[in-house]
Amino acid sequence: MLNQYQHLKDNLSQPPSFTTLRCNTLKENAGEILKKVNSELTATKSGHSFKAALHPVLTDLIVITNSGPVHREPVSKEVIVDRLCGMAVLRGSDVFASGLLAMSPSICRGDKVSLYVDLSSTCLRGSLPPYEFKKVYLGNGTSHFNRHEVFSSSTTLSGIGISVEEPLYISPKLNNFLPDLVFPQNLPSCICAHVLDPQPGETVLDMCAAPGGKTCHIGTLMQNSGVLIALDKAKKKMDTLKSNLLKSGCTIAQVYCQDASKSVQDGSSNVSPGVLGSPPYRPETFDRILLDAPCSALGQRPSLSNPITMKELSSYPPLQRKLLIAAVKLLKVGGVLVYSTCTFTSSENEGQISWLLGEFPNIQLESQGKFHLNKESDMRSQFPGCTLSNEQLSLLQSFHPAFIPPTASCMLSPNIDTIGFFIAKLRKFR
Ligand SMILES: C[S@@+](CC[C@H](N)C(=O)[O-])C[C@H]1O[C@@H](n2cnc3c(N)ncnc32)[C@H](O)[C@@H]1O
Repeated sequence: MLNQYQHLKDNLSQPPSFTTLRCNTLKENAGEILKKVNSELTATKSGHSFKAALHPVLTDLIVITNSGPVHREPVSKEVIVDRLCGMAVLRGSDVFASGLLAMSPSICRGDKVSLYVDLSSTCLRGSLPPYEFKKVYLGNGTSHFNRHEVFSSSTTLSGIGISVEEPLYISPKLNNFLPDLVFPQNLPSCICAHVLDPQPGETVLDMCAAPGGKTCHIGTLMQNSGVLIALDKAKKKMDTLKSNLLKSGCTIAQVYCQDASKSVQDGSSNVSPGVLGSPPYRPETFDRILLDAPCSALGQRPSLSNPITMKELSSYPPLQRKLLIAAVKLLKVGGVLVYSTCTFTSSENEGQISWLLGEFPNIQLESQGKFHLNKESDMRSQFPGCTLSNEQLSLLQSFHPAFIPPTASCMLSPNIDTIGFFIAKLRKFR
């Protein structure tokens, strides 16, 4: 048990061994995009050679093999970044000026520096050593600014603050990397739209859409034909959602800032059928619905620490149930609902499906067909309270960090070495 926990912790703290890019097939076919990706990877003077190939099943997904960890020697000048920035650095990003939390007093433009992440989230912007908080080393890079420019400047600096030439994990830098042609997307996220299988001409709802990775993918698979409604409750995410849709060339999406659990019309509303503007919508409006639910996101990798509280953790299942109830109402008879999360708690995954099937006898699980890529964690031993049969469990696709084999013992597969994720495909029968 302790070994399994350690294994889970180790896997969570490391980035996946693969970078995955979804091709925008609205703009060009995947084979042509792969050629451009390969020549772009060769052109970058990183000194590393990367191997990019199309995924054999997800034919719009490019898989690039990363490497690491590499041993690096820290230098004396230190730069501190926050947790999210640290996660991005471990996945190959440079540090943007806005992400700089603290720098050693003597740092000048062009200096070699060592990067650290503040695990305690207590480092104040511009603070000086000695630091009391726990920090973790991320690699070395070059500063693009003098320290005083970063913290005493009256204007907010933009652009790269530290270019990371000596990262612990070697992966391609994706800042502004063929922005119209590829979208960096974790492999399980790319599976969602394929499992949903939206068809041109259909009426499709993405209930929790921002920042829009899956909405763009759905619009692409619909070949920009039909109706695609994208809802998200967070007002501050609307601009990113709209700009991602614009960049991808998806022209059919209608975006609304809306609590999706309140997107079903009640009996007294009187909107003519066929007119599909802003929410709420009549029951049984949509052919397909994606509910990529707000969740505890425990599957995100690399995760150096997790500040989630028990209160927050327990707030997700009730919210997910409200969204599931709305989804079932909005779905046409015969329609498909895909429920997904990027976490691995059974209360947000198998437990929710078990509850849903008990609550709505007209909903049934369905096979994910050739897109059921990860069978590693199928048939997990039943957990208390789960009423799903083994057959039902085998229809669920879970990507669980505890099931990633140790690197040394085997060739890792991009289908297994991913972020933690969960996908269920359901159909409404009456
Ligand atoms: C996992 S993220 C969605 C990611 C998105 N599907 C993508 O692929 O880019 C969950 C989203 O749910 C949104 N959200 C949370 N509660 C919501 C609600 N009641 N109604 C609609 N959206 C909600 C959050 O703002 C967040 O953007």
